[in-house]
Amino acid sequence: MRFIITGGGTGGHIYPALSIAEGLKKEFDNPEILYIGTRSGLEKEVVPRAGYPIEFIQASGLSRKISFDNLKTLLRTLYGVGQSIVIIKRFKPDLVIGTGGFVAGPVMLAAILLGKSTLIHEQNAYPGLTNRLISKYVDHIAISFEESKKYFKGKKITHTGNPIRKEILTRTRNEGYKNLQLDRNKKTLLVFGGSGGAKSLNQAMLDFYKFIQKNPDFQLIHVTGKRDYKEHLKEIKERGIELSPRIRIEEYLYQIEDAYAVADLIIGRAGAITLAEITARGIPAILIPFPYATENHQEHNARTLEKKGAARVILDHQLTGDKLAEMVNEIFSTQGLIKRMKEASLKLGRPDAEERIINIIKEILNK
Ligand SMILES: CC(=O)N[C@H]1[C@@H](OP(=O)(O)OP(=O)(O)OC[C@H]2O[C@@H](n3ccc(=O)[nH]c3=O)[C@H](O)[C@@H]2O)O[C@H](CO)[C@@H](O)[C@@H]1O
Repeated sequence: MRFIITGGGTGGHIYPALSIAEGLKKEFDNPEILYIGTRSGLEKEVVPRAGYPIEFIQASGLSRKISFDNLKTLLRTLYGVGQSIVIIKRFKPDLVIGTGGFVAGPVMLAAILLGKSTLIHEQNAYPGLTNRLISKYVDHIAISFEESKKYFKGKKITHTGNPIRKEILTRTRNEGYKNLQLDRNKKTLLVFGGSGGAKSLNQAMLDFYKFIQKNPDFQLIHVTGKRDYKEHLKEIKERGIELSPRIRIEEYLYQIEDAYAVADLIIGRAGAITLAEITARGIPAILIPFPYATENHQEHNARTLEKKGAARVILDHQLTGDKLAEMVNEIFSTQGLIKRMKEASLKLGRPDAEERIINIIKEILNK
């Protein structure tokens, strides 16, 4: 069987695509899988590292206002459709799978024009623009929240949940400590702002480090994101912040499964895939939703966990290092709270999403 997979820009679109690719490898004998992305997206690095061949096309996102840039985007998209047609005709896939992000638009359009079987996966309660635009013409839509059904009227829609990379589910605490060389007798905090990092979270961390310095039974992994890493290190230096070996600052974690395996608490944004991963492993969290996500969907995501007692929420404009320190302190010092949050988080997890998506794929291919 031959599959083309596309989806990108940010990790929230790429990682579900890679989980589906893993599922295909388990289900089919030596499937041929080709990824299509853009050179400007994170997929350029992440996909080859995961061992899949990738080809690049031209694509870029529409801005919300009418502008000359949008005309350029339109022309680039048309060019991208042409490039995708050439790739699809050459590769001859049995199925084309899209997980959203602007690169998925031209590829899926080309697949539809060539009469190929198509499947899209939507990660959020409020669907992204690409998936909304092409949903009318694809064979099947896999969704992760019941609420998103209403945006995809009259289609074959299945609620599957968000698929998660298998390493995230299977990495053991022992392996995590060993791979990261961390102290197994300390409480570990993992801080990251989605796949791109979060500026406001990084700023708050500059004040939060002192909490770790004062509390020797804690250790911290803080992932700044690639965009802010250098600037963040510069700011630490300028402010004269003394870092201890219990504070590890990273640009990006390609093996985030190690950090998940040892994390006692996560502090981060509330992107859909991050939350699917956190709940699949049952890790308590403090969530700071990105306030500018379409339809404020990150707050919606975060509140779902908060309502069930799996997470606490701090709104971005209320975020400070002191507020975080206060909350972390409360979570760890309240008798039994961490355990209750863990259990609540695990109950929300849906580790079988990948399997559900593979079942849809088998159904489409058997038609
Ligand atoms: C700002 C914005 O609009 N963000 C959107 C974007 O978020 P974003 O791209 O941040 O995606 P998510 O939070 O859903 O997922 C982040 C992914 O990156 C991985 N990761 C992150 C850091 C790291 O160092 N290593 C690593 O592997 C995580 O394990 C996870 O798999 O897509 C999500 C899914 O469509 C949406 O819900 C988010 O609202």
